[in-house]
Amino acid sequence: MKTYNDLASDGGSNIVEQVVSQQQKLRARMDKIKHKVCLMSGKGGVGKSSMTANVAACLAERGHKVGILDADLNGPSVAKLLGVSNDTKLKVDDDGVHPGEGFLGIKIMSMDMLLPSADSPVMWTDDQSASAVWVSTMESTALQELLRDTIWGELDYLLIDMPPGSDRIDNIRDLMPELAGVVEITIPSPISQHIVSKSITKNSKLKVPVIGLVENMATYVCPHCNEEGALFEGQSVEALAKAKGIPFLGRVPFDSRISKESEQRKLFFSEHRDSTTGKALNTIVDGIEKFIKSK
Ligand SMILES: Nc1ncnc2c1ncn2[C@@H]1O[C@H](COP(=O)(O)OP(=O)(O)OP(=O)(O)O)[C@@H](O)[C@H]1O
Repeated sequence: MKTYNDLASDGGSNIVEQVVSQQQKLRARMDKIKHKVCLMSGKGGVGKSSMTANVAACLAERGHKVGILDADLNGPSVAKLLGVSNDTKLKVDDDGVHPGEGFLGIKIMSMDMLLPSADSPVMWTDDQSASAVWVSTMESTALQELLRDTIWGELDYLLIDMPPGSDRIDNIRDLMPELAGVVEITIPSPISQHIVSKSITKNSKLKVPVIGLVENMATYVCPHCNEEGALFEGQSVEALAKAKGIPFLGRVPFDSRISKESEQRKLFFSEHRDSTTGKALNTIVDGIEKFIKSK
């Protein structure tokens, strides 16, 4: 049984020391990574993971050491895009867990790699009555562990593929106050622009730098007549960037090869860097690097 003195302190578990040591470990890991960049939107399905994987490929081809943290804990997909499957054997040692290594040596850590099988969902508990607050706390803890316990090593860039919604950015910013900034992604549809607009406003309020706005699935090139046309109705995304006072990083057309080749576990950018879409991705990475160099 605990004595009064145990209870008055921390019960003998050295909780304070444990927390301090975990914070120091996280800091030591993060200090070896030069630039941390989140790719986010607020809206789901607009191409965050596809953009993260292809921006990573472009940065790696430019000679940078790149890692990706899949912060989409409940719908992880970016590891698969990089060719790191769920059955990859993770190497664990006293210092932590070694990340998976995808195309072009891109390091990746994702919940997907920790699930028992490829079709296992992420279930935080079997308890049906678990509160949303409890689940959210579990998610924050998991995010911290993925960052802290992964042996990232020295990296030039850590890209963070954010989940839909704007709530996790608070978490990320607390874990890495030195975050270089966020790249916001939207498709041209009015509803997507409406949501991304809120995400940009939130980031400004939190004083999280916004590197710029990307318009994904901007146009569609007809494979038959080669004519380029709008895919969605809506106000120009460039105008939204201007209204928000943030840089417009560029527009990526709808290109069916992006999803086709992802499924075949090849990275689109490396296969098609000279295509219209490949060049558009290059322009976006130019914008990201310009922002980083200006800091
Ligand atoms: N420019 C594009 N052209 C064609 N298909 C695209 C393009 N961008 C993304 N896609 C496809 O759209 C689908 C959604 O993309 P993706 O998974 O990258 O979005 P997401 O924003 O990460 O989604 P979520 O966060 O909701 O999981 C995927 O099938 C992807 O291959």
